[in-house]
Amino acid sequence: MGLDWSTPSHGPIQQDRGAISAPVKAGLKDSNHNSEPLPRCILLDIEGTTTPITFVADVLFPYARDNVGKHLSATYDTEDTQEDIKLLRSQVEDDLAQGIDGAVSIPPNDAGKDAVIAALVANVEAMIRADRKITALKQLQGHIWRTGFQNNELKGEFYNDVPEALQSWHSLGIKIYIYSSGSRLAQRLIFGNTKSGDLRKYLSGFFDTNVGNKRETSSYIQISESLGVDNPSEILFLTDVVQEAVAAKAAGLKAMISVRPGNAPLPENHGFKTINSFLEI
Ligand SMILES: CSCCC(=O)C(=O)COP(=O)(O)O
Ligand SMILES: [Mg+2]
Repeated sequence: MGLDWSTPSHGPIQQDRGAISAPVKAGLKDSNHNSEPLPRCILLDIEGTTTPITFVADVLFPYARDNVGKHLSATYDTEDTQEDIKLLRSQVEDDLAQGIDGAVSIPPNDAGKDAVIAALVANVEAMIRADRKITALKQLQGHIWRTGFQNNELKGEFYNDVPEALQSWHSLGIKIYIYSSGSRLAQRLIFGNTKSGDLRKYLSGFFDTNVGNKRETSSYIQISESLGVDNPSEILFLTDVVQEAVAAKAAGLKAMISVRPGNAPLPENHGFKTINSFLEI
């Protein structure tokens, strides 16, 4: 299967391709096998793309929910946790102003640690239940998961084709980046601790909601500017969410939809190429 490019590649991509001498692995096709060029960069979503939704929904989120109180209590005075609390306070103020379901007011610090933590836990539980992709929640979750990965209670889960594809793309000189709602810390933890070892060696960078929401075109413009490509079409974005693909396409990126077991059904006529495995690229 070839990539569905509509724009020609530019100099740096051709130079990368020219440097390839090893046999093409993992189903990847270079310009000798396929009239369409390989991308210069591949930008990957995590949940539903590299990693089963069930791992996030049934392992990571419950771990964060079950440990939030304990984590906040044990780390209350640390810089990370005080920063997390500041972000959560600000998010909850906005949520209360907008009447978001489950938001409860957080008392001031002089009400005491226990009262503050109880309100934080109630808010965080509601945010996790609603699967909100907000920086305040994602940053805290990353800090909670860090303990789980350090204790070997958590291990990153990936579809079988992912390590092989990452290795092949990397060996072809394609730069691989991650863009997930999960924090950059969480991304590094997941890719750094897998049954296939540390996959971070194949990755060139990580982006999270600090560049913006994944359904906003401006986020992809910011990412392509950060990557320094001549043309955003040199970046291929893989995701399971059509609205994310639409936003990336509007920023000039190429986009394909990852179809994995357990993903949400896709709307009809979404117009994007779909893949069931990274080895199809
Ligand atoms: C960094 S792994 C944790 C995933 C997560 O928290 C999440 O919300 C998944 O979002 P994605 O953008 O990867 O679909
Ligand atoms: Mg996803």
